Amino acid sequence: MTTSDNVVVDVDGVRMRYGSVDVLHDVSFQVRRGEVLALLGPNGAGKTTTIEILEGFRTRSAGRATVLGTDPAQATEQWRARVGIVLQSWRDHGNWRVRELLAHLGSLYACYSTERIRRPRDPDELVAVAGLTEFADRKIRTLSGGQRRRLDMAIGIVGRPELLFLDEPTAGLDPEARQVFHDLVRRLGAQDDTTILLTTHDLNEAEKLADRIVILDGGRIVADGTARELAQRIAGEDEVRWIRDGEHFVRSTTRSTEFVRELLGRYGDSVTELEVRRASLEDTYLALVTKAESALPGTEVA
Ligand SMILES: Nc1ncnc2c1ncn2[C@@H]1O[C@H](COP(=O)(O)OP(=O)(O)OP(=O)(O)O)[C@@H](O)[C@H]1O
Repeated sequence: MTTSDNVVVDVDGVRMRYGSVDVLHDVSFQVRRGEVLALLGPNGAGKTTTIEILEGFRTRSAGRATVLGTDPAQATEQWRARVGIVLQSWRDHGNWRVRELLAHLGSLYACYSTERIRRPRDPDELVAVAGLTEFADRKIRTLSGGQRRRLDMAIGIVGRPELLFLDEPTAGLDPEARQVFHDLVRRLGAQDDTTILLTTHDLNEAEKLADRIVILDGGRIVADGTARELAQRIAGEDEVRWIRDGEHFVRSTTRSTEFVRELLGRYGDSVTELEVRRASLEDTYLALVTKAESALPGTEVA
């Protein structure tokens, strides 16, 4: 398999204009097979617009986009069957029962089954992985918001998609449902080689799940890399905290390993507690977004 076979999403110089306003400027990035990519950015940054262009729901104003080898603006039913989309809260079919709806929607994918990818998923297996077993026979209109979100996820993967789009998938989920969702995303990536593109405002979630992170701000990509690479890019300072002879100390440093070595060499036994806190994705994100915003025209400090 060549490198280009491994590129599932290829975005090059995409621009989106509403009226006379550009909300995406020259956006370029790639997502490789089996990769989980998190798209981060403040409100209005252009995350949903980007995802909807790639889903084939919006037509870009300029630039090139290829998804699973096809321009999403010219998507066919065959292409749609290979893509999973998790929509925000399924509202239709309120009188249907959970397993019954999954079996019905799954049956629509049967004709797209291939030797390599068996479609659809078994509804019982699906209710189990989505944490819905105890609700399998419940009518959809009786589900809580969080239970509906799990159903949305199950609907998104019923056709065993090669590429899955998740737009703020855990908004409104309780910690347990969030955990079920995180386990599911990891399993999809690891076992099924599913490529996943997700947006989130939860930086812990992005750090936990994503192989790579792309940060959008004001319609421009301001960072693209692993969480560790992004942290290194801003040369974040680590924070070292320690207690010596009952007194608390804090120091910020970019050379925490050398600092700790010297500290212990000098004070040895009298240091009773020691903690090194690396720059988190949240620190990195805020630094990058603040930097990008201060560079925008009209925001220079005189
Ligand atoms: N149909 C539209 N017509 C005009 N402007 C639009 C339209 N849809 C989105 N926009 C604008 O495009 C920009 C990007 O919106 P988008 O929904 O992609 O942001 P987002 O990063 O997903 O934000 P959020 O985190 O708030 O969901 C915003 O300024 C928004 O107001």
